Amino acid sequence: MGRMAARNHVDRVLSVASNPAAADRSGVANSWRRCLVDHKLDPARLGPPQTLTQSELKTSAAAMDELIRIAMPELDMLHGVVREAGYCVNLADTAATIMVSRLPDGDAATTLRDWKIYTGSVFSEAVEGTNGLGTALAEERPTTVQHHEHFREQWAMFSCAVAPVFDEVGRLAGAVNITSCRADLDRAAHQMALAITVQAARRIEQAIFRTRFRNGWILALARSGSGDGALVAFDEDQRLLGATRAARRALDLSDEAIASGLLLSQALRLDGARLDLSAEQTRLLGRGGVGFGHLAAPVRPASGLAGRRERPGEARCDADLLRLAGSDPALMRSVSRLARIADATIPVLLQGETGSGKDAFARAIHASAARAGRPYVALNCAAMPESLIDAELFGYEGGAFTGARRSGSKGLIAQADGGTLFLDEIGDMPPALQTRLLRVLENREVRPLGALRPVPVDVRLISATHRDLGAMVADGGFRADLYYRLRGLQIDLPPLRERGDKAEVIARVAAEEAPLARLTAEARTALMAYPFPGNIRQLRHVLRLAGCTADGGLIAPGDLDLPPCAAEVPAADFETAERNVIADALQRAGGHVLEAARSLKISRATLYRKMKAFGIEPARAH
Ligand SMILES: Nc1ncnc2c1ncn2[C@@H]1O[C@H](COP(=O)(O)OP(=O)(O)OP(=O)(O)O)[C@@H](O)[C@H]1O
Repeated sequence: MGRMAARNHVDRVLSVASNPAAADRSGVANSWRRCLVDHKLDPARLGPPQTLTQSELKTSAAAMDELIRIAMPELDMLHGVVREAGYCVNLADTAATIMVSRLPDGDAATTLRDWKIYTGSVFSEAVEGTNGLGTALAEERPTTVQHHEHFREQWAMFSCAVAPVFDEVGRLAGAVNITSCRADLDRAAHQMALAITVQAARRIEQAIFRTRFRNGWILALARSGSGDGALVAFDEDQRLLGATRAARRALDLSDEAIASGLLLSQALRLDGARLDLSAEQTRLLGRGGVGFGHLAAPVRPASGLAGRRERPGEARCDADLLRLAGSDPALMRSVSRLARIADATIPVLLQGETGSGKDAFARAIHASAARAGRPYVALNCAAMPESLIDAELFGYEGGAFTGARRSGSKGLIAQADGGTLFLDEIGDMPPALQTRLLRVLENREVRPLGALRPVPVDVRLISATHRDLGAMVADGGFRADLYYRLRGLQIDLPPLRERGDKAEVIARVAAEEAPLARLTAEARTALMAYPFPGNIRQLRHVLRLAGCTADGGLIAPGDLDLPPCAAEVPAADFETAERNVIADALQRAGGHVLEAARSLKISRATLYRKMKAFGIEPARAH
């Protein structure tokens, strides 16, 4: 942005923010005012966002460990949908610190990385001014902040769409963010991207709720007037145990009411005095526009489940590799080649889509080698800023840079000495570090930052990527010499949908994730037909949830949370997701176009245009 334009932006922010009348009218004006009056921020200030130190980041991540685990499949799916449109995907904690980062394809990734929109950066409104994450968390509602709506003019290149995530008691737990750096980003398209993000956040909330109340009955309220995600949990006596934020709103439930053990019949107008627990679907009357609800039975606490996926003992190591390969012919061949070189230090490159088992394979390779008793050290190159990867990997001497620990740091490569170093998402390794890594592999020694002498190391490197590294090499995005060094042996992990043993994998994962339930033939068919963009991770997640909600120990197709967008197309894409969001909004609005447009925050004309483009009939659906 030119200096004139920047000046204009700052003048406009100051004039709107200092005008209390303007602040009543729009969310952005309100936020600008908070930034100016409450946080005393300067819209002209330049500079990168604050980033947490490695140990601060670890503490923050530990605090939301379960949320990260539950959210991961949804984040991966959202990433699959929006990455081609140039959006990154993030999960942030309530302090607006990014905890999970998934970058898009192409140049956008570089821009986002340059601006530190990644794990460890802090985007709270009180520090960064009006921005998607900070403002959505401050206002606790889905928010878009586009271009010049940012408080600080330096962020004007970006557009964010953010949906807060609420936990099982309706408290703010974090937020899902997507950010694009496209200058020509269309406002309506961005609103649709917000709707897709909100859906992902809702699914995360439902998964949190179902996990926390897995021993209770769960009733999902449809047509609650507050969008989906309205769930209540109750016990055998039909007394309330909990309610999601959407359900609290729809039914006007307070913390006290829930804590007092309110009867379901007092919270909802049921057809009779008690809910018929034998029916899958139930009619509900009255309050909050609730029309009907879906019922899910409790999962009886399963004994002997804890730790069933613990690391296997050394005796079972080779069995582990064989189990992962299953009976897929190509994988079986790869494993037998691996077995022949298991004890060598030859590097292995694992290539495969997200959730296809790269991490699991890397661990199994380590465990099957003579190095099994030595350290296994892993680093995800995509989840970390360049400066941190550098210090983490290569280590540094005490006092090597401002903020460095006095005692220095050994670095992960040296920590893995004698063992295995696993570098995940190697395709995201910045070019300068590619060069340093190559030197380590060639010379078998590492020189920590600030150190005078290199230290000899003996590590086996296993690297993994979901990208086509060969194509990146051809485009100049990855060093050719490093690429050839990394792929002493390359193993391609097929996506689940292409595995020759898909049926067996489904049966095995079902036995592990839902040991007390059985798949109906229809559910099995639905799983076989589904393309699983999130691969085995998604399969695990779907079956774990289904195991929690299955009625009478039988998993029916209705228990499988298979997002419809992906079911009909081979790969999830933005257009399909957009079409689904529109169809969903229209259905929830009973076919009323104006109401649906309002809920999507786009104009009626835009909605009509999109309906026409997608071939959705404007007729009222009753
Ligand atoms: N062959 C397999 N059989 C059963 N479970 C598997 C298999 N491969 C992977 N899994 C499970 O699937 C989940 C995802 O695997 P993993 O984390 O290894 O995938 P990934 O390819 O490293 O994903 P990402 O690229 O997103 O990091 C894990 O829970 C893992 O245990």
